[in-house]
Amino acid sequence: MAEAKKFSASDVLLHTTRDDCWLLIRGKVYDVTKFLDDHPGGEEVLLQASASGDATDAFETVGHSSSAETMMEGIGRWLCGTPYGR
Ligand code: HEM
Repeated sequence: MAEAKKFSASDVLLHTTRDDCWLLIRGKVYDVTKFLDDHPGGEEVLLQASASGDATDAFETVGHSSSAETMMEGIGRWLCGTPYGR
């Protein structure tokens, strides 16, 4: 098992660019860098949500479908601070 890591909103703020973009949603950190091009809502909103520190409200406000939720779980992420394998 990889060593557990904990991330905070301020860690996410170090990853807010097209080349390196993380989102904090519902307490989990998602690396959406490779997803930016594929997001149906466009990359700009993801970059803005990333830069806001916590993207939970933005994600919820859109009223994403259940398939979006499933897609989110398939994206590289850190669950409760445990890094996924890249
Ligand atoms: C990893 C996180 C996310 C995933 C997997 C995701 C996925 C999707 C998917 C599949 C859609 C198509 C509609 C649907 O199925 O609901 C969508 C639409 C959209 N998303 Fe996201 N999304 C994510 C995060 C966000 C965030 C943080 C925002 C910030 C506001 C956002 C804004 C939008 C908008 C505005 C649309 C509507 C596009 C349109 O219909 O014109 N999404 N997203």
